[in-house]
Amino acid sequence: MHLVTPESMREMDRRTIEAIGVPAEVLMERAARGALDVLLTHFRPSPGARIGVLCGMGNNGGDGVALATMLDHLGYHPVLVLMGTPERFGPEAQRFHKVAENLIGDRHQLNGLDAAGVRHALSSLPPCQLWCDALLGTGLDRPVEGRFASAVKFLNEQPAPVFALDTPSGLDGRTGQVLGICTQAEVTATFGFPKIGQLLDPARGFIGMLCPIDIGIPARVRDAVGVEAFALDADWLKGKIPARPTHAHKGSVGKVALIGGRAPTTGALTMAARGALLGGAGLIFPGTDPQGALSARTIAELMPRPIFGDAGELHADALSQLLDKSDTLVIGPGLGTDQAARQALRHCLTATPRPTVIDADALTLLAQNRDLFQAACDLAACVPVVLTPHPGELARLLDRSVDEVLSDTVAATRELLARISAVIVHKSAATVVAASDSPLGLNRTGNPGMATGGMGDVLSGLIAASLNDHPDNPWQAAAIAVCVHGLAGDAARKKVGTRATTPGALLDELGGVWRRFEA
Ligand SMILES: NC(=O)C1=CN([C@@H]2O[C@H](COP(=O)(O)OP(=O)(O)OC[C@H]3O[C@@H](n4cnc5c(N)ncnc54)[C@H](O)[C@@H]3O)[C@@H](O)[C@H]2O)[C@H](O)CC1
Ligand SMILES: [K+]
Repeated sequence: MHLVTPESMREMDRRTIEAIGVPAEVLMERAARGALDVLLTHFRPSPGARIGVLCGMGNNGGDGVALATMLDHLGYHPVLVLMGTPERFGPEAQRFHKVAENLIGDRHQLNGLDAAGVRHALSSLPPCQLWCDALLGTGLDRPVEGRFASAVKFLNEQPAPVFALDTPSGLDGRTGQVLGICTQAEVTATFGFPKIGQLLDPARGFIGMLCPIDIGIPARVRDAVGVEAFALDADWLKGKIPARPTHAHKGSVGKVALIGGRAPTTGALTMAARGALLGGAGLIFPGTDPQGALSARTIAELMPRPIFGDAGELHADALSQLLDKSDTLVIGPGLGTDQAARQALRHCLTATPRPTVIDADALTLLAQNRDLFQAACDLAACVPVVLTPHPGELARLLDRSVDEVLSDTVAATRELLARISAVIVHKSAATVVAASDSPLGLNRTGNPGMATGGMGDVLSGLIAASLNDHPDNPWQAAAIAVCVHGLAGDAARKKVGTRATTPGALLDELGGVWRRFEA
């Protein structure tokens, strides 16, 4: 699924009309017809049902007017409400409104009314079985206040469900933030391509089911304007898991070293190592302290090496030997942030370069130590490096507040990308995967059951294994791992429920996910 910013969508719309010659009202009609199909399939209104259509005065409102005429044609009872006078519509919307004037008796105009007046007028209407929100679309350019806020509140207070045209009114399609107030939709029919923000939070909570409508934007227009992102989901994953060569052996499919797991957070590294193991790596060497090694030994396939002593000190020679054995490195889960941890990270970043996943405590150390961050930048200049921050870690790396990071997750991810030429996996309920030479990946797999400690550790191991499978495309390696991780989480939730979706339950489902997608 291609994803775009509202600006790009508007540009594609403009070029389709001006350069290709598709009349604007044809696009509007396709949008409305697509929305009609979604409405009928999803809501199954009863014959003759009253269906409210609340329209702003831009083209989103025009889509609403066109939809109302189609509902009338099918024998339903549209209740068409305009926020202003039809003269304020653009030419296409005016044309559909002329038709509506001749067909639809139940028409209302709220021009000249303040917020209280809008509320009173809407509350006086007899109840509808369904409300269509055609107030504001991609033209949203300021917070929703006053009379529009009143209209949004009215929709949100109705017992009837809300069907959003293009987007719930009030959502910023670029960032996914609510500007002022926003309608709570059960279903959203989005026109052209889904907007990036629609896959992010908090937008996802307002959109309900997202149904993209093909309005006939030609591929050449799409490619000339450019899509900014892809949704990472089962469709995207198809065909991307390569077959393993018949002559594969344990030394040829990835030797992964993992550094961390020091007492008392020994389990973190074992989780990461299990991720690497079930991600398909051939040999797995956790480098840890004596207690961490005990934890790792609970999994027979792992080969832990003590690289820290009983007093927590780093044994640099042991670390060097471990690195020499490995193709790929994960550093951070359960590493700690003390002096020995710093030494270990510096050692790893300045040793012979190998693809490296930097996670958890190692990210905190990068944020605290300018020289270590510089070493990571130098490493990233010669081999694939993947950074996997959650919003708190990203905030530390950018020296910003977590709220600032959350207010525009994509921009924050890109800000880090401008400082280090790595793959950034910004982990959240809607994980963003970014690299400077690739589009964004926005993950659509996974579920709230995955809000459990250890999930991120499993992911870092999976990414390391995936880097061995896709050595020339680290963005794709990381995106595949993120997508597979979420699919396994979804399979786990199906089996054990949301609350029991532990990292262990997720790991148990990885096999099923690979079986579905492996070539
Ligand atoms: N994607 C496509 O190719 C197509 C999209 N269509 C629909 O058109 C809208 C975008 O239309 P546009 O006229 O540009 O914008 P809006 O309808 O969203 O609204 C513009 C209108 O609203 C005012 N406004 C902006 N913010 C606010 C606010 N917070 N409060 C009040 N008023 C606000 C602004 O000043 C303008 O006057 C797109 O979403 C699709 O639904 C086409 O129909 C088909 C092709
Ligand atoms: K809308």
